[in-house]
Amino acid sequence: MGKTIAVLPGDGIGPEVTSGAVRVLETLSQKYGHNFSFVKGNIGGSGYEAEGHPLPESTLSICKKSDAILLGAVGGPKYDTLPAHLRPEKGLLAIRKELELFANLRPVTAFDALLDASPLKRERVTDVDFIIVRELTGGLYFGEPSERRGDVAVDTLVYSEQEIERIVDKAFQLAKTRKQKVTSVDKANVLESSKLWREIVEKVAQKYPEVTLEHVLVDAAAMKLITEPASFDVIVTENMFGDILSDEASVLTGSLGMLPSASLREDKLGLYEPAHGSAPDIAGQNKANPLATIMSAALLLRNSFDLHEEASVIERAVTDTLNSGYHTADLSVNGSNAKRVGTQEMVDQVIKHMAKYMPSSISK
Ligand SMILES: NC(=O)C1=CN([C@@H]2O[C@H](COP(=O)(O)OP(=O)(O)OC[C@H]3O[C@@H](n4cnc5c(N)ncnc54)[C@H](O)[C@@H]3O)[C@@H](O)[C@H]2O)C=CC1
Ligand SMILES: CC(C)CC(=O)C(=O)O
Ligand SMILES: [Mg+2]
Repeated sequence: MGKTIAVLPGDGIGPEVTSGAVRVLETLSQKYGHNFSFVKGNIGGSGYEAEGHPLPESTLSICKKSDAILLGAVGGPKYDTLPAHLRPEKGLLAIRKELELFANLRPVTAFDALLDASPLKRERVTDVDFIIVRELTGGLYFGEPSERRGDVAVDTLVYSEQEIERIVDKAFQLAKTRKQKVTSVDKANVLESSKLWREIVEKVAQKYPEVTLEHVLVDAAAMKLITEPASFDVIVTENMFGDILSDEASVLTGSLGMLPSASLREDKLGLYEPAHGSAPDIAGQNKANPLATIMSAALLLRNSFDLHEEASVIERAVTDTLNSGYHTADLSVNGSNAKRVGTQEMVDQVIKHMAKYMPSSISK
């Protein structure tokens, strides 16, 4: 199968983690006889430095011609003094909006080998397996006006019925294939946009009588993620709440470096990126955990290419790598087989463990 993957490394640890995921994808492409080609594009601060804009036209064009997009992360202190419209983060928001990637899926899954790496007691995280469905192209990050007025600053939170309905429907569809439970998170006791959100959730829920629905206010949801994380199945929420809650949820798995994500729209094109940022504090030091990006590559194979076997080769190899004691510095793993390694050694281990699940010669 000939497929083109746009690779947008971005800033900070972005190039380190995407190069690892590309090595994983190249290995699968060779072993299964797929013909993946990789086309690089600039985004974020490196987009600004190379082409004068955090989302250069050339990058958008590469992405539109590709079958899927793999992205690292953007941002860093050296770009803090740029004017607002040239900030790296604007490039990321712009690509999501331009490509209408409205559904951001962030699976949160406990790994046996990391149960003690979580700050919570192991019995509390053992059964954690939920997915955050975050609305990605509306809400506070996109509302206009967003500006300074003298000593006042304004941001605007807007949601239309149609924007809410399509993301909520996505969440119910997913719940049907999982544990049949949706938790809708809002702030309907205060925000008008959340009142509309709740009305639309109730309307969509009527189409899915087999799915149990609960509404939880966002502040209580933040608490319940810690006190009863295993009670969740599908959490659906608006853009900023999902952004914040997913970083919190990542800690249940042991580290922010463990949380992959898929940003999807109605057709097969998707953008796949770790949930974390550019981690300037560890950039360029071979310390970053590459697993969130490698697991994002698995989501790419599943969602954009329907390559479920190949995706599960990655997922099983990640589990085996962790079970063998290999971990990067962000994961506090103890025990007699614990081996702390750098980014590229971690990628090597995943590729090594993939070997036993792949055909030994080209099969297709
Ligand atoms: N999707 C994106 O591109 C995002 C970009 N950012 C940008 O990233 C920059 C840094 O933001 P922060 O608030 O520091 O968030 P961050 O997610 O980059 O880092 C938070 C903490 O987690 C650690 N960390 C993150 N990913 C890791 C990994 N793969 N392995 C090991 N440790 C990891 C970092 O070292 C840091 O201590 C900012 O410019 C921010 O705007 C932030 C979040 C998402
Ligand atoms: C530019 C930010 C909204 C990126 C971010 O924090 C995220 O998508 O998780
Ligand atoms: Mg975030």
